[in-house]
Amino acid sequence: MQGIWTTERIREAEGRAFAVTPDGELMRRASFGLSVQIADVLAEHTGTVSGRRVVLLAGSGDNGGDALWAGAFLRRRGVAVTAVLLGSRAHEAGLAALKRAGGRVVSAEDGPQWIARADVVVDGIVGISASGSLRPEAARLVSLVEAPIVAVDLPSGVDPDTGAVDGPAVRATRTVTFGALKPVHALAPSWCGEVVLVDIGLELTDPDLQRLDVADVAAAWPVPGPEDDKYSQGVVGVAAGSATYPGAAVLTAGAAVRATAGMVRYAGHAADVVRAQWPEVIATGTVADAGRVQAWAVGPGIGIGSEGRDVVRYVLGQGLPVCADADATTIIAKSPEVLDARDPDTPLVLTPHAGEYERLMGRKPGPDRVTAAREAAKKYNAVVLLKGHVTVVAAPDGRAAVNTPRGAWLATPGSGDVLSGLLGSLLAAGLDPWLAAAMAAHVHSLAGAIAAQNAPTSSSALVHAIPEAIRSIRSLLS
Ligand SMILES: NC(=O)C1=CN([C@@H]2O[C@H](COP(=O)(O)OP(=O)(O)OC[C@H]3O[C@@H](n4cnc5c(N)ncnc54)[C@H](OP(=O)(O)O)[C@@H]3O)[C@@H](O)[C@H]2O)[C@@H](O)CC1
Ligand SMILES: [K+]
Repeated sequence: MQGIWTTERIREAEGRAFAVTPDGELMRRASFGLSVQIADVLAEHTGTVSGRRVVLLAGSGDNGGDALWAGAFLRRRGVAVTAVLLGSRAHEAGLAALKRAGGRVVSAEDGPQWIARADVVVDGIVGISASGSLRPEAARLVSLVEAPIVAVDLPSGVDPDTGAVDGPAVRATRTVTFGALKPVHALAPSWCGEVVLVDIGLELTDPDLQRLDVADVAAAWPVPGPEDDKYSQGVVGVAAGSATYPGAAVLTAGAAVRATAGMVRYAGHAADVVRAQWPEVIATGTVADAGRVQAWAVGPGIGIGSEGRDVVRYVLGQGLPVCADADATTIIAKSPEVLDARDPDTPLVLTPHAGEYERLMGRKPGPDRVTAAREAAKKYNAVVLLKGHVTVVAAPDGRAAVNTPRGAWLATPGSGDVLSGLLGSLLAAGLDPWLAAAMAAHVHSLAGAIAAQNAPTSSSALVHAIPEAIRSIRSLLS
């Protein structure tokens, strides 16, 4: 797992590190690492380092200090460095070092002409002490940049703890961060570009947020052993779709078939269509006739009328893990009494998008999506997978994971149905529901990238890409 820490926790760790390292040492480590990355971006985009032109946008704090010191290091490699000073003051030691190394220093007013000729621009405007979007002077200069931007610690204008952007902000090619990943790096991938972490010796434990590594997913993915049969690996029940809309049933059941080797049972009005598409599925008309399962995936396309409500109430009353998605989420929001059927100790996973979240919570998720997911998890005593470009998975005990996607092709109709089939099958295999949800999100986005190959895709293609996604993840283990 990759750990991610809030800026408050980073500051505490920096405070501890400051106390035991010589003055200026942390910034030296940070800015040296930064200079290596700037040189790398220069080489990548121009083929050389020496003789190239770098412009530093330097704000008034230590973020600007990092940029100025990195500029001094780059001078030693023959780079022409110009610092454009923003704000009322500049980091004194950094400014002196850059000047000593032969760097040029100009005012914001003179910035545009230097920015126009830059090979790389460095965003040292603001770091973890940022609040709000870029101020007008910085915003104007940033809007002129055509060269690749290397952001120092984080792209300025993006909220460090939520990744929210509500005005002008820097869109970086690469973000070089120090000590530990901060929420912005996982929550605002399209603003950060490639994220590089430079170790400066901070000691941090108990991350505030986590992101699954491929290795975590590979290690935890259920694999049949020699003693296993079709029952022992977990039988998943799928209650989805309707006679008019059988697609949701086919996609949800199909994802469950493709995700694990266990058996899949289907219950609902689309039994014939499901059987025709997936002959291995045992399909019946009602949840009561479905037979024994170890978990339920309920909701996609079942409708929000009284019949759907009865289905949701029935599966919640079975004492089994449930993934409640789509219409099941709306039913729970509108008729919370269906939850009375649930034994509070049995796992429940809710998978709302922003609109369903609003129905469940009576308000929009807002810019702080991690807190939003945690609050819903507490309220419903359930794991909440909040869908969005970046998916957040929160558990009632406060654990939170983020899944940073690969591209945006997954925003296609039926994609959520596939996720709920995946998730249901992992619940049936007995996985911890928070881990199951985070793993399902991970495999879902990887399957999306495989299906899309940089072009539009469909949810059917997504289902068929699941084994390839699992194979590529598991190939790490061999
Ligand atoms: N501590 C360490 O160990 C290490 C820290 N390191 C580095 O220090 C960075 C944190 O530095 P920091 O705390 O000095 O503040 P920083 O983020 O530069 O902001 C400065 C000032 O900018 C202002 N400002 C606020 N919002 C703004 C906006 N939207 N647009 C424009 N300006 C805005 C606001 O001042 P104001 O103008 O409001 O008075 C604020 O006080 C960290 O990200 C990392 O790069 C590394 O060297 C490793 C070691
Ligand atoms: K920055």
